[in-house]
Amino acid sequence: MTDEATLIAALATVSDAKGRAAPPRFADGRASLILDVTGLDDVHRDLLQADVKRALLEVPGVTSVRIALTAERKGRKLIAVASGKGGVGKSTLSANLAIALARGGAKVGLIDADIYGPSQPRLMATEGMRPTSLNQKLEPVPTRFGVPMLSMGHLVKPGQAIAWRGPMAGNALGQLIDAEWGDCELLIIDLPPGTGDVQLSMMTKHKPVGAVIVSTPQDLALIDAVRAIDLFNQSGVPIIGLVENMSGYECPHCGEVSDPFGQGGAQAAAGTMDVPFLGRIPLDIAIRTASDAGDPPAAGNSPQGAAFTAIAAKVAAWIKEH
Ligand SMILES: Nc1ncnc2c1ncn2[C@@H]1O[C@H](COP(=O)(O)OP(=O)(O)OP(=O)(O)O)[C@@H](O)[C@H]1O
Repeated sequence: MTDEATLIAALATVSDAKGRAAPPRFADGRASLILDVTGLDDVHRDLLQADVKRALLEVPGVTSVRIALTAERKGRKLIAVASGKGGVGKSTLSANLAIALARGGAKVGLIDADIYGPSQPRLMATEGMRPTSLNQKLEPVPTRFGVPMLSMGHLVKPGQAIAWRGPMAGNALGQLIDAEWGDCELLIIDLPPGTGDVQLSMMTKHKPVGAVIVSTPQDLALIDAVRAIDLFNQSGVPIIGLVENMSGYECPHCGEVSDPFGQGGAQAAAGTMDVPFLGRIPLDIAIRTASDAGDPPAAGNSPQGAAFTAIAAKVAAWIKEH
């Protein structure tokens, strides 16, 4: 006779089901159970489901199997990386921050929401790749840094000007955020510079848990950074902190450090505005060449990478507390 103990024994032969299957019920030839598929991608989920079904059907008396799938929807945290003006290194920081957080053990995805000038495909060496879609959702493109990503640059032809405004820009962001991110617990979002449509959509529809603001040390960049911080403040999004990029230039020949854009401006501004200062990244040709070559410094063990890793550690500590 078929009883639940026999079904549990059959289930025990499927090692991947351990800890995921609730004890099966049996009535009128039908075995039914709840299977927790949290964290599994579609392929593994289907395989597990098939294995469980096969094992239970082998039990004498079982003529059909009904499996109800559940998955804990983990609260996925969105972290915005923003700047007041363009060209200050926001994309460079986003890519390296995502990689450094992933190296620290987090499951991280990267979104290039800079729909007007997407640069993440180059930085993350995924140029020319196209995301597929599943159940009308985009599937992120894998990278060799263990950080899946999506960029508008994957959806439009290279060099094609993206002149979307208002709702279209907001919808594009929505598509990237609502993609099949699997078990990613963190999404780093590289926002376009300034305080435009995408930022607005981000605040109203996809509120991030916090924002990292990037600035160079010059006054002008800092004035714009203050504007960006204001926007987050008004929307109730906490500022994780301010990063000073292109801070101090070390001559690769003589080692002398000069400050083409000054130094310490962002730290002082952070103090004035009472936001945390996360650290500085030097102006270093090695950062530019590595980035252009799709080899972000945070993926290696260079001193340039260490600057990003230190900032990522502070961000990780902040996330842990929020
Ligand atoms: N610390 C640095 N040292 C040297 N070069 C850097 C540094 N940070 C960024 N760069 C270079 O500066 C340029 C602009 O950087 P990046 O694209 O990250 O800026 P951005 O703020 O995202 O710009 P945009 O607004 O165009 O998206 C890139 O060529 C990048 O490699």
